[in-house]
Amino acid sequence: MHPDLEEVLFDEEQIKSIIQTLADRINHDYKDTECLMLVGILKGSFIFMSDLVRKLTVPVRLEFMSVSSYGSATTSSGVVRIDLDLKKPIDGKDVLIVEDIIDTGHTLKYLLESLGARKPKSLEVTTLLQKKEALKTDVTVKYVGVDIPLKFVIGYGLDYDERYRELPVIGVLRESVYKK
Ligand SMILES: Oc1ncnc2cn[nH]c12
Ligand SMILES: [Mg+2]
Repeated sequence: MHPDLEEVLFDEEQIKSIIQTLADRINHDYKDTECLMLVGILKGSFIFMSDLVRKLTVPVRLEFMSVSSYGSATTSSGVVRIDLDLKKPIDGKDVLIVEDIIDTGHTLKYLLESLGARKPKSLEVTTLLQKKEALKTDVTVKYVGVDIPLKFVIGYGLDYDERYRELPVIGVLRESVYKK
């Protein structure tokens, strides 16, 4: 186990199972879609999106966005800026935002307002992880992989200060790493 991990919450097999359950639901719900546009929110969603999309049986298009949310490295304040926007219109499309983790929900609320204004046929969200008790907004996420406790997690795309994204598991970061 990585020395900066306090505990592993989900190992590779558990992550695979969570993703398959999400894919089964999405495949069922979008079975009649002409094309499902997945919008991955970089950087954190890149591994989740890669594994999820390969379990989908519906026609998909892959797009990416990047946003900056302002606050400390372990919390977000709610101020959001779009750094990388979609290159193509989404009007009339079935759109599914793909996130790694929903914490306060500020970033997601901003994304839903921004993409919702572009008149998609449908707009839903899937997130691998959600910290239900941390939610500070009224966003609803239709496809949640798993709810987690109020701990700072890393791995499988999730970072602290751009580190640990490469870890194959999802675990809790030792406080000693960020409370020096
Ligand atoms: O626990 C967490 N780990 C990594 N990134 C984020 C963002 N919000 N919450 C996080
Ligand atoms: Mg994210």
